[in-house]
Amino acid sequence: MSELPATPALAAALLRLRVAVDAPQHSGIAAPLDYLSERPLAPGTLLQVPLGKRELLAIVWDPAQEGDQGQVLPAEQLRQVGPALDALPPLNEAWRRLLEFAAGYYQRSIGELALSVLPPQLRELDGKQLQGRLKKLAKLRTEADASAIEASAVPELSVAQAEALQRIDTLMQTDAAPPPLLLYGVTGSGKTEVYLRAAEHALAQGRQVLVLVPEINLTPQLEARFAERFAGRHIVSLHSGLTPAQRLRHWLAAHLGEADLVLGTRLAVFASMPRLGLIAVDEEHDPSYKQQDGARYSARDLAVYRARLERVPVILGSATPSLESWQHANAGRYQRLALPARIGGGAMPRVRLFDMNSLPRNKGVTTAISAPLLHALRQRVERGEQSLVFLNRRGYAPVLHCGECNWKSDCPNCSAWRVFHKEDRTLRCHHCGVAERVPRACPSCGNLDIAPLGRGTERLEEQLAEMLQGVLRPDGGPARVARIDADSTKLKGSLESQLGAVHAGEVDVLVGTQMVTKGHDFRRITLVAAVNPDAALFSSDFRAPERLFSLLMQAAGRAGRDAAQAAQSEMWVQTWHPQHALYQALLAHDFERFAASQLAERESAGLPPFAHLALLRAEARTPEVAEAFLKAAAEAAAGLSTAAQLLVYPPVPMSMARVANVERMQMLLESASRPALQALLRAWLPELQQLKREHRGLLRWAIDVDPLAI
Ligand SMILES: Nc1ncnc2c1ncn2[C@@H]1O[C@H](COP(=O)(O)OP(=O)(O)OP(=O)(O)O)[C@@H](O)[C@H]1O
Ligand SMILES: [Zn+2]
Repeated sequence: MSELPATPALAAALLRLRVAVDAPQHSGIAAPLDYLSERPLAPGTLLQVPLGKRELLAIVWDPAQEGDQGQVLPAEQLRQVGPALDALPPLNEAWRRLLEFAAGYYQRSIGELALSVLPPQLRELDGKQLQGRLKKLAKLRTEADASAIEASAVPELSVAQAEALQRIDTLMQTDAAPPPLLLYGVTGSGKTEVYLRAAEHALAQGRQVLVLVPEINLTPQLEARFAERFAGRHIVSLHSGLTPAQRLRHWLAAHLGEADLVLGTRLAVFASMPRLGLIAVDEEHDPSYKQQDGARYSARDLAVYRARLERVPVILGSATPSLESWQHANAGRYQRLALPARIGGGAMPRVRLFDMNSLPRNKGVTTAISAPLLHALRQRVERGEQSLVFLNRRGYAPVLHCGECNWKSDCPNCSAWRVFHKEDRTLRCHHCGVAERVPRACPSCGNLDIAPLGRGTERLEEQLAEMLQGVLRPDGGPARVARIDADSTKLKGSLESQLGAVHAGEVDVLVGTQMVTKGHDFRRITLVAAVNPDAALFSSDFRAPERLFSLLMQAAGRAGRDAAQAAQSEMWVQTWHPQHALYQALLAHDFERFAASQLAERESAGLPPFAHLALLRAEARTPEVAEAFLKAAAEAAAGLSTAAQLLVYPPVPMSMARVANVERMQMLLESASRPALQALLRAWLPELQQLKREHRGLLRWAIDVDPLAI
């Protein structure tokens, strides 16, 4: 039935449908394809269609508009659609416009992007199976209603919170598309409470609410908070940690309009929500909102686009907004709502910069934890308070080294060291995953005395436990040191239980990576220490200072969240550059000063948000092949009429030049005009597809629009 229709007469009698199919970018199929159908199907309907030799899940798209390019094939050359999954309501107009925009903006095919953001299990179900799932869902729902928990008490809003909510309410009433709201509130100022209240109002109006968080590990916590507040409401999460069955179930609940609240990570920005009334993006500055492969979309930016499209308010919350959003607010395009103080009037932790240059220069003095910091940690333990020691590097040591022949544990496949993990005695590459047992002797000269160089969280945990030996808590027990990072939380549920132990006060000193510095509402921490954050100061990436500053402000925000203890809370930074402007701004908790100075630098250097960037990345077995492709691409760009307002930089190796034996190069495009850059990319894409065919040996190429790291 999905064959070519037998005769032209028969073909002419059938309806022509445009269908978005999951064709990869390099196939050159960017727009939906024409198919024939015996009956009309509404745009947004899921269905099966033949493509090549396969039958694929696809989506009925809108009829072609005037001015759409693409050749129109005669009906007798078209194939017929397969069965439709019409137990499911079609994906609505707003959803299709969002996908269309995202695909265009990030230079992907519509079908590829649209199908990639739907739950994978949908592809495996036929109409009957889908009906089964829907029935099961209805049954689950009645059961859930019966087990509703009691709603928690609602705190009285602070003056600033009430003002913010007032503004959001006003915008919720308006018919025009409201401007995006930048909720700029220091850590612990009650931003989440504002999302909760705004959500409550949207729900009361019969709308659905979408809340985005940067990290999976923050979803359970937020889910619990929302579940407590909105007992009896249907709340679902959407993130990559769900099983395929869960993901389908949650997605269906959102799509059918049954879930009132959808909480999720970046992919949730594409959740189909027919009654959407409000979007909140928590920690809007966080880099994990940017997808790093496939369609490299920014969920934060798409949330803003989606809100405008659906004329609903979007709240972007942060203590350290992205410079993009900050600049939008400065220019009046976003409305800024400020929560300048912590709830309960608690002070921000006092920042102490420890000058590492003041350490005695003799051998044996450890740079891990300086004596004054150790003293401060000890005091906390003795008073029964908690500390958080933050180091953004997991493993025991970043490299193993032989003092005789200078061998280092490099990765055979990548331009990176293999990290020494002591717990399981392996050398592991964090880029390609290659792992082997730690050698007993130097593989190069046989020296038995090979030693770890530098420090990761595993080693820091060990050193802290040693240093705090004999230090007693008020109840007489010994100091308890624990670690939370990607290694300690590999098992399902282990993160929850480890965080639970911290919240329950069963840990005195917590060592962790940035995983623990974000979002958590720790109530007993009074000291946060960053032991080695300097590296980012001298990165070639222009966004590194912005990232470091927000990371440190976030980390500082974990201390003194209980107003009763805020006065004695501290943030320690061990640094070799205490005079650096970034640390001086941190000292004063002065995001605004930091943002102003960074924006001034960006403006004079012609960098975002004052210019718009795109990267063309190329991967090949040799750097020469990658470079040749990029150079040809640059020439092709120069030949396009749209290239006028554009700067194309020479190709350079990526900062990690080789990963898993693949050489990676990139080329930066810059323009003062976003539309000019977009126009160029659109015209360039077919040329790149052509060039790929000419450059044998090129493995992959990709365009990254608004790249985060360069
Ligand atoms: N109006 C209020 N009255 C009393 N307590 C409040 C109020 N608003 C928030 N809180 C409490 O204050 C604490 C901090 O609030 P919240 O977590 O919302 O802050 P936040 O700004 O989101 O913090 P962060 O940016 O650090 O994640 C929470 O324990 C919250 O329950
Ligand atoms: Zn490797």
